[in-house]
Amino acid sequence: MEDYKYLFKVVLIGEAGVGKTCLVRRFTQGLFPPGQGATIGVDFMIKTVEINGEKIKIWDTAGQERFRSITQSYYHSANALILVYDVCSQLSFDSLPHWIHEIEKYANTKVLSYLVGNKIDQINRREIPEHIGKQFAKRYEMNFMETSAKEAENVDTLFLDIAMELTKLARQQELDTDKSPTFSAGTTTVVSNCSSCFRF
Ligand SMILES: Nc1nc2c(ncn2[C@@H]2O[C@H](COP(=O)(O)OP(=O)(O)OP(=O)(O)O)[C@@H](O)[C@H]2O)c(=O)[nH]1
Repeated sequence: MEDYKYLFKVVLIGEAGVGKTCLVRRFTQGLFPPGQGATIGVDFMIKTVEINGEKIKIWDTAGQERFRSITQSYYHSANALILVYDVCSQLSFDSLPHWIHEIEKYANTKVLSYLVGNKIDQINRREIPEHIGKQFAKRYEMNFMETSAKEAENVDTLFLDIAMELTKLARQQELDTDKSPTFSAGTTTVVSNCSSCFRF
């Protein structure tokens, strides 16, 4: 029998090449894959968050336009969405309103959303200052974090924070007996902390 209480579905979205797959590999396998190829459609990995014993099912979607119709169908069942941009790419940042529109159109209204600026290890190539990313996140009521999949900066923190937040929401929902459950059940509980996550 599976020893976990909740199964959380987390979906990563964002332009091609921003580092979605590398973030997932860093968290689930602890590695930075050399020469990571583009994701075709959707890829998924399951990770049990060791600290609290919860299970997170992570869906990595393709950023390329031609796969959009496939990836959109994964938004609805997501408990959390991670919208990723590349801090070295103004183009990826400028595409964020488009992705926000997609979230509003396809995701559950109760979805927990995070804006993540990745590749902060490339200090000399940075185009988007941290405060600009933070401002954008605030405007759209998203949680915000900057990461480096390459240097493993903030990657575990990001996913652990999501697990903690989703557990809080799931417990809250259990207390509210009028609502039908949005979270998959399985038997444990969660607690972790986030020191570098901004919440608005
Ligand atoms: N320097 C640096 N490079 C990164 C980082 N994360 C990813 N990359 C590089 O960025 C490129 C794209 O990474 P992917 O993880 O494939 O990007 P993706 O968003 O999954 O792309 P699609 O699957 O096409 O949507 C690869 O060459 C990675 O090595 C990072 O944190 N720092």
